[in-house]
Amino acid sequence: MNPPARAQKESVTDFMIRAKGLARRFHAPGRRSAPVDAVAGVDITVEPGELVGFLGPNGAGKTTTLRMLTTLLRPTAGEATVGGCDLLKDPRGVRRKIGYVAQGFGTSPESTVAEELHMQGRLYGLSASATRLRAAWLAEELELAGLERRLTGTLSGGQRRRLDIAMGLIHTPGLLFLDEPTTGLDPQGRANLWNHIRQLHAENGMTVFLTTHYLDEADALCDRILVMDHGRIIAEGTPDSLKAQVSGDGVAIGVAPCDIETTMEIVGRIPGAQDASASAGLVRFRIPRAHTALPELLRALDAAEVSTTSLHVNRPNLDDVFLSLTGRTLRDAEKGESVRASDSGGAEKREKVTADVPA
Ligand SMILES: Nc1ncnc2c1ncn2[C@@H]1O[C@H](COP(=O)(O)OP(=O)(O)OP(=O)(O)O)[C@@H](O)[C@H]1O
Repeated sequence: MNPPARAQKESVTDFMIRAKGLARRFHAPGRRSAPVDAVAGVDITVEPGELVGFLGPNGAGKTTTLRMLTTLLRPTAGEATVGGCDLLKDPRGVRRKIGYVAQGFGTSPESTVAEELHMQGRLYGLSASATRLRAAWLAEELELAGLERRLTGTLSGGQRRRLDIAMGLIHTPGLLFLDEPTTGLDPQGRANLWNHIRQLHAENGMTVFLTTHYLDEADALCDRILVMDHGRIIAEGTPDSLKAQVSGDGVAIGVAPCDIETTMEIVGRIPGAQDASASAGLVRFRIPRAHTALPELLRALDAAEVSTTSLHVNRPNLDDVFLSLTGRTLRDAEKGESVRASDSGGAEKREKVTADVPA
């Protein structure tokens, strides 16, 4: 085997997703609007069996990346293989290998659960009996058993999300894409869906690639996280390794307004304390191993006759990671969300990937 052929074979078999320089520029309608680089050249590798989260604020480029990787949107630059198939040369092959659950609900409210699953199975070329078997297994797995005759419009939000996932899995793909799977669900519905995703991943060894702007979701669910902002991947790693990049624990001390200045001075003298700031009667700073540094600080505050009204210590979370990488919190980033320059009328909210959809 010659070296180039071997290199190609390795890249195809070792990775579920391998993207290089993937980019998408939108030319928004309107004579004066500048083009939008929704995805500005990203490299992504995902190995079989990983559960990877794509985390970023609204407008970061997560959905656009997902739509490219699922063949729904043509990249303006870059290349990728997904499920071992070339995204541009073999989009049909990609579609056979993947399941895709878009944002919003992908079902018709007038159809029953059984009809939706049946139609999806047939679209993927499964025989009627194979579809029935698979649908029954998925209904069991995703807590939909007993709901087969219900109109999908009468299902709860969580049930409809689980039906969307069942439809994405009807053809037994090795790779499942989920776009913001728990948006719109209440806390109980979210926790329930997380359990189902974990279970499908653990029991079937399925590779899962999901987008989210919920920090807790990425933290609780994902083996590895890619952090995206302004169309670029700005960090990647396990939740723990990302948090370890943030130097120190966060401390917030409540003091009377007249003591803020003294407290800031004392904090400034504590070795290792950094990023000190004061607002709303709280002095905040970061410090490595807060539990060993705090007794000294409290003694110093006591000696200066500063009485503390509250004390909170937080281990770094993914929002601290985002803050340290971008200088703003994820929530602030979402407030500054850019407006979609051209809206496709919500059509993509109901889009599906099936083996026979034209490229
Ligand atoms: N069809 C389009 N035409 C023009 N601009 C677009 C189009 N689709 C997306 N964009 C822009 O591309 C950028 C990335 O959008 P995208 O939907 O990929 O972000 P996202 O991270 O998925 O956000 P969200 O979490 O809100 O879904 C945004 O600035 C958006 O306005």
